[in-house]
Amino acid sequence: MTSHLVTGIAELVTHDERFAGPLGTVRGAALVVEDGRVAWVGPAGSAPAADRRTDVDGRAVLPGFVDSHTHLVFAGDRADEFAQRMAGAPYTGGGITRTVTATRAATDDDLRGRLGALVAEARAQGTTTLEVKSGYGLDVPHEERLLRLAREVTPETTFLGAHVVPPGTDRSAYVDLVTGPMLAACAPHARWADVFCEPGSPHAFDGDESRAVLTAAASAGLGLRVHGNQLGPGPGARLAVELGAASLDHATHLDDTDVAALADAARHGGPVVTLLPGVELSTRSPFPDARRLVDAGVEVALATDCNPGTCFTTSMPLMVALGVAHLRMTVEQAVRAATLGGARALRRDDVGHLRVGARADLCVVDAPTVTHLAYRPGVPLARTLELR
Ligand SMILES: N=CN[C@@H](CCC(=O)O)C(=O)O
Ligand SMILES: [Zn+2]
Repeated sequence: MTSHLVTGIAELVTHDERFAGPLGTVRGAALVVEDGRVAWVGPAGSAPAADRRTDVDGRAVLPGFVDSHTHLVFAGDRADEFAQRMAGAPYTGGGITRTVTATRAATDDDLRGRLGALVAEARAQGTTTLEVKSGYGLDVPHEERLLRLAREVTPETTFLGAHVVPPGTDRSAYVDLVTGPMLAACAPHARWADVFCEPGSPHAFDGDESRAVLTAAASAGLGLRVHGNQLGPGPGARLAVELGAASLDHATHLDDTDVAALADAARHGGPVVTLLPGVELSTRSPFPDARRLVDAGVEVALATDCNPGTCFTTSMPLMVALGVAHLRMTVEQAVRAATLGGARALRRDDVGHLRVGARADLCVVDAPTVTHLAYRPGVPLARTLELR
């Protein structure tokens, strides 16, 4: 077995409580990787010998980003819709069906090529774990196809047949389809199920419909995630708590009752709240208050939500910068949310940290501290560190 020593790390974020501060930081650090796992981590002066060595020359290193919410399998482009929003049009979810039409018309190879390019783009910016949802098929063969393709790039696949009700379809017949034949076809390719719970949108699902979708998915053995409280107040947060979802995502509009319920659930492993500030950026919506959740004891994740409608970016460093600039997060809170928070949202204990035994997923920053991720927004400082 070959061991690999990484040296010259000016600042190393480990999330290991043996080390300093809220991020378990080691300055002047080294790290040893064996067989794809972290085998040793600590001050460079006490590092053991290894077969190979990579010197990062005074840069910061942190766990690879965990992007726990994306919609990366799609075809088409909705730049026109974005431009209209920037001119004042609201986001309602109606554009989703344009992407469904383009996606259904694409071949497997088209979709595979686009997906691969987006995964490569994310990886080039330091993302090493990605969740990918379906939701642009909305019938049995197309939803199943999108999950099959997503499974080629990640084990973290999410069935989102309940993204919107296809136009011209009876709502209750569609919920029956999603909870029946579509779920049966998709469950073998999915780890998770999700629903766009937004009673204020004519396209999405209300509380009762969402409960039916999630309950059926749980019975089929899938873990649960909820798109909730994005466009306005609603039952998403309370439903995520009630049904033991791993994550409530968006959470742009939470009232005090929602926060209290999430805080109470957090004491026994309740939902992580996954904030998606690229969506607020790209829909001109008010940013949620992450500090309110963190102060209440809720675990927060940051993710991109990369999709052609509300946020077409794969950049986790941008999410860290937005978290700090607009969600009232400290740098440490944003870095944690983009790494450990994302891992917890996916219920993964092998990624999102660099304690001994973790996957050796490393992100290197072309700067001496991880603070530079937020301090120098928009500058491509972060990349995945490949050890050869
Ligand atoms: N809100 C629901 N779904 C996506 C948007 C999808 C789209 O507009 O194409 C989201 O997470 O923002
Ligand atoms: Zn989403």
